[in-house]
Amino acid sequence: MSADALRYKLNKKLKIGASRSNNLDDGNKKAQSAFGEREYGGKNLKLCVKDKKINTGQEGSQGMIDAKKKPRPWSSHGARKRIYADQESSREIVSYGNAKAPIRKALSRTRQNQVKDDFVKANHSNVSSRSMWTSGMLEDNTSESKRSSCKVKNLVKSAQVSYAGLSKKYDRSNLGSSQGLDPSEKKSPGVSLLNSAKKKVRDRRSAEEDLEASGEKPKKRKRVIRIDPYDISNKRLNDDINDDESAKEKKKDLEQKVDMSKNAQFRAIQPSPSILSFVEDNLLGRRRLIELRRAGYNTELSAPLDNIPFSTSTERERIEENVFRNKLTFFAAAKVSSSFPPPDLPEIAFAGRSNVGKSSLLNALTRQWGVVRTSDKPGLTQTINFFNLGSKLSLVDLPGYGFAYAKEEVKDAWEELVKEYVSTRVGLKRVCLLIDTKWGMKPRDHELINLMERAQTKYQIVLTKTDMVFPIDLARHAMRIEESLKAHKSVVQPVMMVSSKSGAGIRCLRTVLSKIARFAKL
Ligand SMILES: Nc1nc2c(ncn2[C@@H]2O[C@H](COP(=O)(O)OP(=O)(O)OP(=O)(O)O)[C@@H](O)[C@H]2O)c(=O)[nH]1
Ligand SMILES: [Mg+2]
Repeated sequence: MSADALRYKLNKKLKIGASRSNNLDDGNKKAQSAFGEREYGGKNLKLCVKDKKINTGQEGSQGMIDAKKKPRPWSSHGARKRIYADQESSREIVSYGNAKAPIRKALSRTRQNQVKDDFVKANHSNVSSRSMWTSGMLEDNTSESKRSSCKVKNLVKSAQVSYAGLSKKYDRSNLGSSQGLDPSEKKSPGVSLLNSAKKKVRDRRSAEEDLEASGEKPKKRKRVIRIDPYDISNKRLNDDINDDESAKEKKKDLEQKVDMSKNAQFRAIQPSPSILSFVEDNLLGRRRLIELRRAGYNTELSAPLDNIPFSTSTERERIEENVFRNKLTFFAAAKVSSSFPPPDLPEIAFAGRSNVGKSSLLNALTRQWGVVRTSDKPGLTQTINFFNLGSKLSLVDLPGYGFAYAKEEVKDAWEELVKEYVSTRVGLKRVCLLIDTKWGMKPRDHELINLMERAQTKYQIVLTKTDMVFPIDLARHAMRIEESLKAHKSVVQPVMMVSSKSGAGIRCLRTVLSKIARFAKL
């Protein structure tokens, strides 16, 4: 073939390439319109073909380079063949050598179809499209061929960019890609939220398990009720405080129940008629002043019930009571047994707990207020004090035991001294054991009683401060003590009841004790 013929053929082919590029442009437009909307995986996805951002078209250019390197295929009739990238594998060769108009149309259609296929392949295989034709034929030295090749290259680039952009867009939105994308981003936002919530629950459980494994129990949240402190209708300000208060109330209720049962037992006591008559005759117990006035007593006096006209008592009683009309004089105080005075006179001792009214009773009996000191404060009398009542009787004021404002060692010393005195004292004719009517007998009282029983010391129970309780209760107290001491041998009955304040029962006690003086005389 001559050179002119070859040049002619080349020019012709270049013209075909140019016209084909126009066709391709049309085909692209058609493809865009045809594939503007397409469904993928059941999801409506809009594929915008015009979107030309993102891809740099590296793969496309690589494809072009590859195509350059490869040897150009030739058709059977000697014309060079144009090979499409995706056709390379199948080796399907399309010849353009002697192409006519209908054939060219068919070719353009096939290219359009190829473009379609490339769209699909690019999106499904996630590989950048290689559906471009190799530009081997266009690499010619002529300027026309260069221009046309440039056109074709631009078209190819645009197609690559559009495919890459589409694929990338699709990858991001739906399918995701394996190229460095976060797996969580592949999923829908609803699923990711659910997973994050599940993860939080899992983390909390694992933390609790760790705490249990380490032995620390997870702290339970306390239910705290906050109430307006200025709202007086709401009493519960704090659960903890309320719990403490309820516990205290329950404890109080229990204690009250026990006390009530004790009270019930006490009220069940039936005093003997002798005790009841004794209480009534001497106006013992808590009495109203009007009651005392109606009985003929002068309530203006300090101890009205002791100021009874002599006419009301018998002659014998008057003689006996005269013993206590003698002058009361203090003559000895002892802190230890070695300092006890010699027993010249018969002695009557007054023992009992601190503040029970021992010193007050001595004053009431002798009507000589101020000789023996008294005090509201327990523990005033700290030594054994000896008083002479004339030349007929000796009265002894003992320190009290039990609670007192003094050191423990000192109190122990008093107690030991009292025990020694009541158990060893020669000339001791009677111990008046004073019991506070309000409190009754206490263990230390029983202790002293047992000691006196062992020492065979005569003792008599004297209930003091009887003006503090009701007459019936006083009778019950007396009855209970009498019952409890029935088996005792050294006890002297009856139980005496006095009030140093009102003077009730004082005269009777004088009568009982003056007999000792008389016997002592004998
Ligand atoms: N209401 C009333 N109070 C009394 C009676 N006897 C004594 N008191 C009061 O009881 C308090 C104690 O009296 P004291 O005579 O000092 O008692 P005590 O047993 O000698 O006390 P100590 O010396 O500490 O052991 C004083 O405040 C007296 O006024 C009484 O019969 N009735
Ligand atoms: Mg005293």
